[in-house]
Amino acid sequence: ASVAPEVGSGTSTFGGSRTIPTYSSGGTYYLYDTTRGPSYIRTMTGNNGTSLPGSYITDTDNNFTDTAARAGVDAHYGAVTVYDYYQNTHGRNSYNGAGANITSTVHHRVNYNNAFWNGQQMVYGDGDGSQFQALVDLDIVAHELTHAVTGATAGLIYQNESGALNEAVSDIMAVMVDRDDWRLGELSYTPGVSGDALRNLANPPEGNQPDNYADRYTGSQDNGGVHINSGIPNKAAYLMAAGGTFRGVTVASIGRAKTEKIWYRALTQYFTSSTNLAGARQGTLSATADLYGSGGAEYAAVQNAWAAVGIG
Ligand SMILES: Cc1cccc(C(=O)O)c1OC(=O)C1CC1
Ligand SMILES: [Ca+2]
Ligand SMILES: [Zn+2]
Repeated sequence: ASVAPEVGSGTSTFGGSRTIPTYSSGGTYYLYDTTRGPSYIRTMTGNNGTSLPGSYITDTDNNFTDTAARAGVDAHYGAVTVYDYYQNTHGRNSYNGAGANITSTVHHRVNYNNAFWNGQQMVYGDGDGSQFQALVDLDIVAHELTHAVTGATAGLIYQNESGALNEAVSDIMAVMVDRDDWRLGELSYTPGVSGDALRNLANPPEGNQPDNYADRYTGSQDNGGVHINSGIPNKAAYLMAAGGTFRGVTVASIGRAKTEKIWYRALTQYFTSSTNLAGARQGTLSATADLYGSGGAEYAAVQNAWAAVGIG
């Protein structure tokens, strides 16, 4: 058929190749998936301008190796991987739970050290080549799409403590998708430096973030420290999953699978637009009680994790 869903491949920004869902029409291949819940999951290029969504990324042989296509290959791979994570792990069909289409645009602006969900789509810069290379690392894609999930559910206001919780939810889901570590954005961040990351949930101070409530930022920068104070709930989530003794409190590990279920249920059933960090403790405890009871190891671990970071 000259019009059909295909399985394609492409070269990653970070080396190696990715298998990606594509679409062919009249011998041209597109970064366009029609095989999942949404009508389409598509990845576009902004051609280093500012217009959105930009234009389709195409190829002539379904192997997207052009240098200009590589960020698109990673953003597209990330979008379908994150879609599958939410569908398979949490039973959620796209960010709105009702199969909303997903659009991503790469090559936004020039030397742009940023990635964001603009309320309608995901947008990725190429980085300036020093602080970042293309911000299309899988955990960055998962972080951005989770902002869409949060926007369609709790709607956590993006400032002060509710904003820090918004950021933490995106970081926590991101490291559950990119499950091999607790670091965030390591492939895109400082291409000239190995071993570092934008943030580290296991050790937030590595990313200049606090890991306890007493050390929280109370100034007005960064919308009241949304990317700073996220280190506090991030550390709590890490302790729930991995366990450990922190600031004199011992937390028994409950593992990643239970931790992601607790945070997803808290986000979708208990958090509201104004939930602060004390409310995050309460919401994750309520979610834990729903899922595993209030007398078991899971509930104790969640209580202890929040106590370890100085909340509750
Ligand atoms: C790089 C960047 C700048 C500003 C906002 C965000 C934002 O989306 O909050 C951002 O992306 C991230 O934090 C993702 C995790 C790397
Ligand atoms: Ca990672
Ligand atoms: Zn964010």
